[in-house]
Amino acid sequence: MEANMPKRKEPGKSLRIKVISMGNAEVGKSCIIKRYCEKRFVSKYLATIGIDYGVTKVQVRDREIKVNIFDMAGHPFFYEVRNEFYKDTQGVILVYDVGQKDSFDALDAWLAEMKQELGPHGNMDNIVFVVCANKIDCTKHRCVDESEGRLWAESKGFLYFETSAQTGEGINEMFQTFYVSIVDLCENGGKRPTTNSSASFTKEQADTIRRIRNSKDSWDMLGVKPGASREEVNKAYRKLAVLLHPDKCVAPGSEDAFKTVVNARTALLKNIK
Ligand SMILES: Nc1nc2c(ncn2[C@@H]2O[C@H](COP(=O)(O)OP(=O)(O)OP(=O)(O)O)[C@@H](O)[C@H]2O)c(=O)[nH]1
Repeated sequence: MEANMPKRKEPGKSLRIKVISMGNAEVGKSCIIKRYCEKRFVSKYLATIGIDYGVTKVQVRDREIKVNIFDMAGHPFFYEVRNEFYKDTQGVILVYDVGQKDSFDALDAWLAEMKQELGPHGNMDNIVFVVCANKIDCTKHRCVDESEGRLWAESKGFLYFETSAQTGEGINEMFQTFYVSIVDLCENGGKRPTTNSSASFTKEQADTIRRIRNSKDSWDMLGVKPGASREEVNKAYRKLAVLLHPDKCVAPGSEDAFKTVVNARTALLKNIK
């Protein structure tokens, strides 16, 4: 049995699990937990100092689950305090603010910090991760759209939820699915159940969608050099069309990426003799 698995008990008996929150400062980690546990929202920002700890009980199917929640401070200053708490975790709530691109871009660094602290024998495959795209109520400031967040999460086999700690949207669904997945994982001997979505698109498709999204012009979108011939443009287009056609690709954002590629090809061919 893996090191960070809680002791397996008979089905129906109680289970004790540890979950942690991760993500940049001010993305709403504490508020998400408060919204779920205390059904309230605190609008004033009170930075978490190091770690906040709480215990709650939830029911999953016929099991009573005792959840130890460690809410970690996002500020880099608290790294030394945080690094003690990564071990023996069964679930991670990974949060970013949809209005702060930096907090989305930082998700990889959060995973890297956890990996480093777990050490060479640490295994992150037996931990359930849920990504919360938080503050969706702030629609005016949104700069990370759903397909971008979902693509990042699902290509790693993580759960993804759009949440607002302010309105409560998505919070209960997120926690329920999260706890069920952790119990499934514990009952499955520590193997993370594969989500349908993570199994249904490839890394190449996910990377291509991200590349197209970050392209600076039509040449770049098709992955050809500026000044490429009609033949080269058409060849690149055909390859991308096979990879991203909505009938074949269900990765989040594939439909938009496909349309972008069609438009890029049309624009380029207009100007190539
Ligand atoms: N509009 C809106 N504001 C939110 C939401 N969630 C949190 N906030 C606000 O964002 C600020 C930061 O929230 P916290 O929950 O303290 O953030 P945190 O990620 O725990 O921050 P650290 O403890 O510093 O790591 C507070 O002013 C909250 O009121 C949300 O869903 N919508």
